Amino acid sequence: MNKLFTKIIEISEKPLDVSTIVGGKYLIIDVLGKGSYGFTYLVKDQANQIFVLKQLRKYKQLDHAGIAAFNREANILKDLDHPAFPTFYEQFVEEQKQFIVMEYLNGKTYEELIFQDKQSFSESEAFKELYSILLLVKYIHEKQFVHRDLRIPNILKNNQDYYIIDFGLTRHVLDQNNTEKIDHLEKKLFREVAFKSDFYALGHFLLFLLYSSYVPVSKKKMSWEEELYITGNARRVLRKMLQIDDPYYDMEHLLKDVKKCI
Ligand SMILES: Nc1ncnc2c1ncn2[C@@H]1O[C@H](COP(=O)(O)OP(=O)(O)OP(=O)(O)O)[C@@H](O)[C@H]1O
Repeated sequence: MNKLFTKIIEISEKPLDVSTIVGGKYLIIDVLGKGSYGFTYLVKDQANQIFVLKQLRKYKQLDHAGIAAFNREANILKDLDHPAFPTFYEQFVEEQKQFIVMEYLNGKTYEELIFQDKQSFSESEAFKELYSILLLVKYIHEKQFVHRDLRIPNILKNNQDYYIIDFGLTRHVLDQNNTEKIDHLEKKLFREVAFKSDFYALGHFLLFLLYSSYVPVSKKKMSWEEELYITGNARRVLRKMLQIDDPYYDMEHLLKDVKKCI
C-alpha cells in the first residue's frame, strides 16, 4: 500500500468523542490512550459497569497484518485466565471499525507511580516489586507466551495487587509467523519471541525503580553501573537480565536470584 496514503489516514484519524455510544451499549467516558495500533477508551454500560474498549486504527485495518494482530490480542486475552490480566468480554465490528471489550483493572501504572506520585523504591523494595511481577510473568510463560512489551506504562499496581496489560505484541513461542526478516529486527530491539526478551524488558523496569531513589551527584552522563549505588548481587542480576552477561533462560533461576536481593 502507498506509504504516504497510509500516513495521511494515520494522522487524520481521531479517536471517537466522549459520550459516543458504541456497540449499542458502551458509553465512552474517557480516552485512555492513542497508540500506533489503536485507541483505548474507558466506557460504561447501562448497568454502570466500567470496561476498557480498544479500537483498531483505520490504517492498521487496511492491511491484513493489523487485523490479524488485533484478533491475536483478543485470543490471547481469552487464553489467559488469571485476575492479574484483563478478562476478555467481547469483540465486534461497527461501522467498519473493529472493537475489543475487556475488563478494566483498577490500579496505577508504574509510570504514574514514579513520575506523578514521585514514589521511590529502595533496592530491596524494587526487587520485591520485581519478584511479584515475575510470578505473573511466570504464568504467561507457562502458557507459552512472551509478552514483549513489559514497560512501566503496562504494569499496574493497587495496594498489593499487580496487573499486566497490553498484550498487543504478545506472541506464542512457537508462532510460525515469525519470519526471519522480522526476527532480525526484533533481535536488535531485544524483542525476539523468547522468554529472555521479557527478562530484558523487566531489567529496564527494575532500572526505573532503582533510579526512583537516585540522587544525582554529578552532571556527567554515566552508565547505570557507574551511577547507581547497588549491591554486587543486584548488579549481577541486572547484567544478566539486560543480556550484558550470559542471559537468564529460565524463570526459576531468575526468581531464585531475585529473592536473594530482597
Ligand atoms: N485493561 C485495562 N485496565 C486498566 N487500564 C487500562 C487497561 N488497558 C489500558 N489501560 C490504560 O490505558 C492506557 C493505554 O492503553 P494501551 O497501553 O492499551 O494503549 P496505548 O498506550 O495507547 O498503546 P501502545 O502502548 O500500544 O502504544 C494504559 O497505559 C493504561 O493506563
